[in-house]
Amino acid sequence: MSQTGLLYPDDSSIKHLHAKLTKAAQEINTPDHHLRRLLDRPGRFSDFSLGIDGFFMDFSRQRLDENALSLLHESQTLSNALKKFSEMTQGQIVNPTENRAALHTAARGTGPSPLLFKEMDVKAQMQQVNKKIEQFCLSVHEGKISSACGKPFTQAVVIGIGGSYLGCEFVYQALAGADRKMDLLFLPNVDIDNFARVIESIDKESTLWIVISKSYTTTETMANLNQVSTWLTNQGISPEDHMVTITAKGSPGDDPDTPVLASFHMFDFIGGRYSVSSAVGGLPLSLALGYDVFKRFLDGCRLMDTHVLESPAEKNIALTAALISIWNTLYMEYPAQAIIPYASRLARLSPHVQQLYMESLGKSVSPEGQPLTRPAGTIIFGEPGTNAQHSFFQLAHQGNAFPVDFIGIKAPGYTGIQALSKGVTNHQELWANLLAQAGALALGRSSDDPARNFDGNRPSTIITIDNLEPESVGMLLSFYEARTVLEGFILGVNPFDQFGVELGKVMAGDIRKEMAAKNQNPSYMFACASKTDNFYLDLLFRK
Ligand SMILES: O=P(O)(O)OC[C@H]1O[C@H](O)[C@H](O)[C@@H](O)[C@@H]1O
Repeated sequence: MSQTGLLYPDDSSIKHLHAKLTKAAQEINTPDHHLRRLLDRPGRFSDFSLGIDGFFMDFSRQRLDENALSLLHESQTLSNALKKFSEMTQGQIVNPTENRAALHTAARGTGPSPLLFKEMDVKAQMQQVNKKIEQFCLSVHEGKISSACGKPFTQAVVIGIGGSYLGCEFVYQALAGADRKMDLLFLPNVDIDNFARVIESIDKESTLWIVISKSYTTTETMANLNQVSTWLTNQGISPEDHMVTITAKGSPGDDPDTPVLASFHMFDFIGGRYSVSSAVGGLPLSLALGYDVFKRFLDGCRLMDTHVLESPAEKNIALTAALISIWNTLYMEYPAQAIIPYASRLARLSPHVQQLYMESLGKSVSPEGQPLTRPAGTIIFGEPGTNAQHSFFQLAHQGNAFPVDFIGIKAPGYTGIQALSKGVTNHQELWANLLAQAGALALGRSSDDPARNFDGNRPSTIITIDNLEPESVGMLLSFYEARTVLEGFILGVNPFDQFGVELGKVMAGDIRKEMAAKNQNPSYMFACASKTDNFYLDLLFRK
């Protein structure tokens, strides 16, 4: 596989392209290219929007012209990003630092059949896991598998963090309109108050605990597992009668001698942040909403995967979004990107994409370890509209500018009575605001009063999906996954490793040892390498 990317220092064609893109950005920064002018150009909307059934992306308000866009497409050609994406779906090693494939797409049936990897038929294995999930959930819903206290399971709590939690929480909230078979709660944080809030909200006798950890070594998850087990035992409930696990084959949790109600496998070729379409999302979502709903979500993911795989570059929605992201970060030098869904059910989309994007692309070296010309990635943040407008949009309009993805839903989930306020329904009001925000950011408005002046020229994209049905949510999830991966390939970073999270874990281990020594011997004097750490430990332990 060719190894080159926009942030590679020593490739002459890339250097040449980089110079042309820099020049294109200088041109876009001239008054002639204010968004007011760009939006007035004939054909702007049709030339700068793309759609497939159920998914539409309007990037006419991005600060791009045809020249910049076609140069950006050259970066895709030079890096072979679409080819690499296709190779990824076929099981090639696209994560060289860990010598792994990245086959999250196979979890929803994308890619060739059979899909052989290390002599294993990946899709067949995943189908087996899904079959097991389907049967287990059916047995729970029918009461054939019930709690040790003789009650049906009516609630489930996910114990997991990062990729073993965020995607699942996003999809669960997004699909909140589906008939609920069980309630789902989440225990990601090692903060004991997270545990306290969970146990206040559950009936312990009818609660199933789902431990999700690929490594089964993540400290927070193991501490929470220990906390929950101790609490259950204290309440006279055997933890193993109320627990299931989702973990990688061969992990410390994949131990037949440690009894649990059931265990399900995730695979080492699916990274945590890409794992919601595997058992990681499959089991909790199927328990909560039914396996059929999860399957429809997978269908939506596959629709978008297929679009990315089969569309020509110029029509490719995820690729175009990746190119725009690169443009805004590297050439327009915006410090962050916001994701603002005008749908409260999509409230957890930004935190999910935050991990997906920042953990995948926050890198300083190429997959071969060469330093990049500059660190990759940007900051992703967001809140649902209109809430966001009433909190941080002041900065968006008059402060340090950042590009925004506005997400609009054609039909809301709620279909009951809809009152009219100022002549419109709440959903219409939501849309009025979405459109107004995108317009105001782009066009601005001049005023003689400098405090009331809006320069405009602030970029945004509008993405629309038809509804909040499982297929639409699947498409949205897979769109952001593909956008992230393609951006990584074009930049020339490995979007599948995350060594940057390790150092803090190691240092926490050293501090933990000091605390444990003090717990064992109250007269122990802290001996951290850092005086500051000693100060805080004294503070924490002082009576
Ligand atoms: O599933 P686990 O092994 O418990 O990992 C949970 C999470 O922890 C890490 O520190 C990583 O940064 C994440 O990528 C991962 O999803």
